[in-house]
Amino acid sequence: MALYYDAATILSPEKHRGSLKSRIYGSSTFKSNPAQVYALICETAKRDVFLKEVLDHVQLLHDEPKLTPLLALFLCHDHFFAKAGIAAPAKHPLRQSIERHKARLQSEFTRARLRRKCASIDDLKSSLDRERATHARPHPRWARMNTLITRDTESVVGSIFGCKRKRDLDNVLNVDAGTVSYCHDAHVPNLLALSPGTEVTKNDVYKQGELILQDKASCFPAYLLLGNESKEEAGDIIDGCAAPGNKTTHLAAILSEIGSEGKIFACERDSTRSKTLRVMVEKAGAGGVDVLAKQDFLALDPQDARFGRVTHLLLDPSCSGSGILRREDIPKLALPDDQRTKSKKRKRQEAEELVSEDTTADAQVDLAPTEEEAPIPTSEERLHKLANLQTRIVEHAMRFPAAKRLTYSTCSIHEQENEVVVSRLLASQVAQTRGWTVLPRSQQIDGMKRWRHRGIRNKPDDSFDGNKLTEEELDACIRCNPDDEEGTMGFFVCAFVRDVDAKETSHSNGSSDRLDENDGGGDEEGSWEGFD
Ligand SMILES: C[S@@+](CC[C@H](N)C(=O)[O-])C[C@H]1O[C@@H](n2cnc3c(N)ncnc32)[C@H](O)[C@@H]1O
Repeated sequence: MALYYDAATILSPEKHRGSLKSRIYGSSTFKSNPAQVYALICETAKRDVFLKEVLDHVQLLHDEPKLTPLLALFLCHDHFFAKAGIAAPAKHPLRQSIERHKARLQSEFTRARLRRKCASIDDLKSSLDRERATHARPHPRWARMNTLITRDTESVVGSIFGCKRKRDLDNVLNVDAGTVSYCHDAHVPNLLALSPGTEVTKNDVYKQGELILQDKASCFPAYLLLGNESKEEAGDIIDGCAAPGNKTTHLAAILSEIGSEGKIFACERDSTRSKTLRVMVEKAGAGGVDVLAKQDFLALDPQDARFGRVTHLLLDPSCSGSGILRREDIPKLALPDDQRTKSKKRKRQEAEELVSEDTTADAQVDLAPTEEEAPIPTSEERLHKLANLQTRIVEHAMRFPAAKRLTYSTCSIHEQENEVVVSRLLASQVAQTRGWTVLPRSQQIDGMKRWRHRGIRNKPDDSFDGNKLTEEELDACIRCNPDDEEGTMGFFVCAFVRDVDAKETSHSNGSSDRLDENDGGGDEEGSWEGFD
């Protein structure tokens, strides 16, 4: 029955991005009624944990090899909760795959209901609604005022959105549903927190590039890199992994605010994303940006005369994306366990179902470019390969002759891609020879100094890949957690600095430079380099 297949397709991250409604109503290939698909997904999301419990007890997937976990969840939802039951003819194989197990399903359903002390189906529905409400933490919509185009924040937000200014984030998050309000962020200048779900992309201020949708965490790198640099200190800048360009345009705005005439080289390897980068740079009015399209940063020659004045670099390479928030309206369903023998293709399909989500809460992909793709569960081996690539990219940045400050960032929550990479970088030959160290918290721009969440150490520091950072170095690292009261995505950033006047040493400990040749640069790594 098309309804169930269409609903499952909608939650696949492979071809579809954007809000739930835009995915459904924007699809030309669906056979079913969009309103029904939308209702099925939303209603199933309210009861997924309960339905998974029932399906796992019955072990339905074991007996029904043709059902995927998602299909089983949708069908079971309608079997129990839809007035007319499963929307398919009585003889349809999908409907039969559930109704064959009617008696067992019913008895597990009743047990699960009684475990929740619900006397009736209506009681059960209310109880599941309450359960869901306690788990959902609202996230603001973060929007950066693009000072390249406008500096009049109050008039843009006040008059165009017609919304009320609040004292702080708590006040913005706790307004009545449907009321739009905003506050200025306490850490990053020109950043606004708008009430969850505020529609921005249809507004002229967004269309004209005055307002850029960008998670608060994603504003940290450019601010940390340039926020407390003077016009004299900032020369040219390289953004090594730039598309779609949120951080590039932020860099351009800060450069212009400090009165620098330095130029920005925005380097992007992927051809489609290079086009997006160009569009974003133009829309943001970032005139001083030179887009290096389809350019691998690792292939840039640091000795090239073009880069002789590059003093600052921002490195935001591909990562596991484990800190990416789901869009609030794209549900991540709790799926029934599937213990069947899995073919490679099937494993992949299920991995996709597991992560059937879009990217950051502020990523209205149909209109606004996203920084990252949806995350996929990442094995230790994958993380290791990503960390190798991330390390190589920053090591390459450390080789630019006039470079004196750089930032390394990821939207990952894994220590292996974050503190461990910083630790490896500090131990690398290029860092030691050229005198790169981390920028201590005490020397960071005020907003970053005040940010409470700093580097962590969970992994043993005596392992090959250990996190060997000192307490001071950990304190120099900045973390954002996806599930706390700050309302950001999961993120990590660390700034490195070097004294350009100090003499280079010939020190060599042969650490990660050697390691990368053998371990990080192989073919396999090229086949999967994480999320962008
Ligand atoms: C996390 S995204 C960057 C997001 C971007 N900084 C922003 O704020 O909008 C990583 C980007 O780096 C690009 N990339 C990865 N490795 C690269 C390399 N070696 N050279 C150039 N670009 C690279 C990817 O194609 C992807 O577009």
